[in-house]
Amino acid sequence: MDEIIFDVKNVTKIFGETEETKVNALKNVKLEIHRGEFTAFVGPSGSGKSTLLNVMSGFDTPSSGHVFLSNKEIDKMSGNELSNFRRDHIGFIFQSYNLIPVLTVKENVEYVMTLQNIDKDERDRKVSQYLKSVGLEGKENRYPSQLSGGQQQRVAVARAMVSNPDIVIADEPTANLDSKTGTDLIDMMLELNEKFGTTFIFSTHDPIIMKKAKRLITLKDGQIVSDETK
Ligand SMILES: Nc1ncnc2c1ncn2[C@@H]1O[C@H](COP(=O)(O)OP(=O)(O)OP(=O)(O)O)[C@@H](O)[C@H]1O
Repeated sequence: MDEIIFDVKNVTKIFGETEETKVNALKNVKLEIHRGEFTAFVGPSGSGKSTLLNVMSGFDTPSSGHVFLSNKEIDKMSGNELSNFRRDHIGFIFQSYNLIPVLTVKENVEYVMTLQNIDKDERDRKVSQYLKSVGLEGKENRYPSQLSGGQQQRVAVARAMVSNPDIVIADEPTANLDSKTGTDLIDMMLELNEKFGTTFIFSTHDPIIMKKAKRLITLKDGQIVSDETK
């Protein structure tokens, strides 16, 4: 557990140009995420969870401070360098699944590996391995619209993990699922965390994820107010 995946150093994020519109969304946030963690960011709406994830994944730049991902300072990167680095190091899971509707399950999972110029045999091997891991063997040729919400989110988990990223970031992954489906999904991610050592960060309001997370980081008004490892 000693390798640092994310090192967030004194990050502040201010939105708005004028005094009236100014929002101090993150205030001097310091945080380390280590390989193998299963961490949830929690806190009230507007507390800064999404802003922190956006800054950590390079979708937004900090107003001050620095973000290191796998020892590389991402707040200094831009353009293709940043998008290639993000593609190779982070897997994303979104609330609304965000699968590509015109691609089959297999093609959705394979897509990032295609961009990474991984050869076909290796792609086929990894797609089978990960679809099996998420319990979707035999559904390779279906389209997202032919799957339930829970199954679509399992495809998204396989897609996020297939190229072996340093970290998987999941923003409200259970928000559109009923509680049984959500619980099964989180249990499956816990198993994958244990089996493959994949590092996960969640942003959530879901009590199921809060209960199952191994580390709970609470934000309030742009600050980390508690950091509990269970
Ligand atoms: N692009 C933006 N421009 C201006 N203010 C913003 C912007 N994005 C976020 N904010 C503000 O920053 C603060 C933190 O918002 P953020 O979306 O990070 O909260 P959150 O904890 O993720 O909330 P939720 O749980 O509702 O998703 C809020 O006051 C929000 O209004």
